[in-house]
Amino acid sequence: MNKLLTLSLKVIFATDEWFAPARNLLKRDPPEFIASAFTEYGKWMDGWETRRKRIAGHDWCIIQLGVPGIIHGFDVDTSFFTGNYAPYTSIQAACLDQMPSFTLEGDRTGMAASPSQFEAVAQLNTDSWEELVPMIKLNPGYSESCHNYLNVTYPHRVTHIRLNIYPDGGIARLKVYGIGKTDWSTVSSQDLVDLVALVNGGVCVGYSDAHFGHPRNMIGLGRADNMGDGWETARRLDRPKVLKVNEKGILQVRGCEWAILRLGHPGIISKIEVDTNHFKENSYFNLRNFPDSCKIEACSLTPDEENNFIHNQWRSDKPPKWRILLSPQKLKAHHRHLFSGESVVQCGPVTHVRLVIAPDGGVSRLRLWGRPVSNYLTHPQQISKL
Ligand SMILES: NC(=O)NC(NC(N)=O)C(=O)[O-]
Repeated sequence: MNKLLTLSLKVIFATDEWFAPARNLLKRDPPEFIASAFTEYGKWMDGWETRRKRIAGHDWCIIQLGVPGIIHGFDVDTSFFTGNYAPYTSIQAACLDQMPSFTLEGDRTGMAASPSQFEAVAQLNTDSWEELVPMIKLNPGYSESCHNYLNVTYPHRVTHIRLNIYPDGGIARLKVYGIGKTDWSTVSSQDLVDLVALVNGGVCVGYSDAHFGHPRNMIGLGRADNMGDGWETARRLDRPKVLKVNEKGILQVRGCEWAILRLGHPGIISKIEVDTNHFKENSYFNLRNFPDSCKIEACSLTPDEENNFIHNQWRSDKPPKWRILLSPQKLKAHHRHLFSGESVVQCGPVTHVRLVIAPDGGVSRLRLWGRPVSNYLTHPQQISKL
């Protein structure tokens, strides 16, 4: 499942950020504890932590999702909050057409929301907040109990969530799991769209190796921030001791790594981008962190077929009928490779692609531009769009 949270989410309001600001909830790095770190307000904590409440009410914050979509679950991570963790939480969600015009900026340690900020946040249409998670008890942030995983069944598009803690306390990270959702009725069948983008509902449904970075990162927003924001495999142990290349300069190896992605909408792909941004080389030592070559295959699968393949980890006797979309291409370090025209084989409408890299290494982004095709194979998440 894709993480919506990791994509430039914003905290737009928090009732109190005295000990530690709510924006820490969104950090990509795992939480830390530094025993000797203190701020002028108390113990430095890597999360959101409010004051001990001595008045009625509870603390809450509003978070804007970077990618609007359908939420499948949360991880409320209380790591390192032990005597000061939030004992209860509930989570609400809304699809706000009008984005709020205010955001809390800067370091807000030692701050509480001002009356004017409370007034501004009250303008958000509170009728549209639906309860996704009723008030539940949280576990404290000891390593064996810190992840509070919560499943959600809510089939509507969400743009904002409201995280409530009762009555106060701290949470280290909040992860929101789900699938991006676009309103396909607004997209013309003549428009070229990135059919695999997370924001358009693309999902990684299988892979051979995700040692350093998950392949779902490849369909994230914008260009990758760093190597950690891409797909990176471990070095294959069957790397040949003596290297041979073919006439196109492509390394001749048997081993490869692969990632399978379901498009957000079935479509005809005509333009491809494979970005090896941040995966570099040192030609003096002949060290390379990007794959030597890549190819892309495509196929059409029904939801049942996809489920069976996922169940068998794509290792069935009868594999999908993959067709070549992009023949093997030599790749360069830290480079945006664009393929269009005759380089992209016309496969007709497809629902899934498989990126194969040889022998191993990293790719930061994969973009597949094409025209959406309606009335074709649909997946449950896509039915309402067609
Ligand atoms: N040692 C603490 O963590 N004290 C307090 N919290 C911070 N961050 O200082 C608290 O109990 O709420």
